Amino acid sequence: MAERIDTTLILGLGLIGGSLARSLKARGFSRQVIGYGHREASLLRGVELGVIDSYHLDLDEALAAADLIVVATPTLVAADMLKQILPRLAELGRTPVITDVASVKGNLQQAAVAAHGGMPPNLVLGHPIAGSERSGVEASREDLFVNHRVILTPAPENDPAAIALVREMWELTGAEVVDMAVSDHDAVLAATSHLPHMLAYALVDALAQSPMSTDIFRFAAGGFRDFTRIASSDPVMWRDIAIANRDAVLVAMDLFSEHLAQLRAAVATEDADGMLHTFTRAKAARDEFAVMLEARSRKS
Ligand SMILES: NC(=O)C1=CN([C@@H]2O[C@H](COP(=O)(O)OP(=O)(O)OC[C@H]3O[C@@H](n4cnc5c(N)ncnc54)[C@H](O)[C@@H]3O)[C@@H](O)[C@H]2O)C=CC1
Ligand SMILES: O=C(O)C(=O)Cc1ccc(O)cc1
Repeated sequence: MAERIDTTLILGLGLIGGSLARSLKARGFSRQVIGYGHREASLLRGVELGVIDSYHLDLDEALAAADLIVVATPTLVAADMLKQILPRLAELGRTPVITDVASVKGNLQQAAVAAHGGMPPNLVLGHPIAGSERSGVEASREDLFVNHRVILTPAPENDPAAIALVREMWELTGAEVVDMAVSDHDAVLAATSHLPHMLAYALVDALAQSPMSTDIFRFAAGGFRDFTRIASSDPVMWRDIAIANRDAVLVAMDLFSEHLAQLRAAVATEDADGMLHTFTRAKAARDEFAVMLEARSRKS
């Protein structure tokens, strides 16, 4: 297949940037995939592992070479990155397509509007709903996005050709691309992704502080392991997400707190019917979700 573009630039070569680079290289999306980052060791490792073809430590050199830029740093760094690169590209007289992978979209939209005076036509924000509790280029995988969803939040100002390029890039990785409004994205992800991470961190931290923590962890069963896997995720990444999506995360945490308080009251008053009602309704919803997951994994 002919390459779609000449050069893809990944800014931030970690789990997601590295996985995207691997996938695009394997599928011949561009002639070359290059990296830029603040830690030369990760970029060198990326070249050694065949994740990228080469890298730049100078941002202007990297920007001058790119036809497509993918910002793949932690969420708050990504907002700073957009504020840096939009004026620098304007100075260089270049308009490559720009996209990102960050877990929150509202702060990036705001950063872009602040830097450019409106949404730049060549910037299409995106978010792959795929990943893990691991970080870094060593954890990157070529098949990470296969049969996973990628949400794009196109803006009315976007150039249709920019949207098409970003969509094609993700489809080539094996992902299913869906469009969403920025505010819907941030509310939905606050509920399904950001809240569970807050709960997992809070649960593990609460138990780790307990005087019985050694026994608690020694005798923990599979349920504890399943519930808490994501508490091994990168603390910087999740601090950034909680700050960037503060309002929606608070809404989700408050909703959960109300439900937990209701359940607490049912336990305290031995309200057997109340507990059974909650558990039965939750089990039905979880079982339905499991069927959806099963159908998706059969596609792969
Ligand atoms: N880990 C996951 O499962 C998922 C993460 N995301 C989002 O993707 C983005 C990247 O996450 P991961 O790949 O997991 O993180 P990571 O920690 O594996 O990679 C981040 C990369 O950004 C680089 N970086 C950090 N600060 C930088 C700076 N100031 N300048 C240049 N490079 C810098 C790091 O050196 C690293 O290579 C985050 O915004 C995250 O919210 C999205 C979907 C899933
Ligand atoms: O490890 C897991 O199960 C995840 O939930 C990974 C993940 C983390 C952040 C995202 O924005 C999307 C997916």
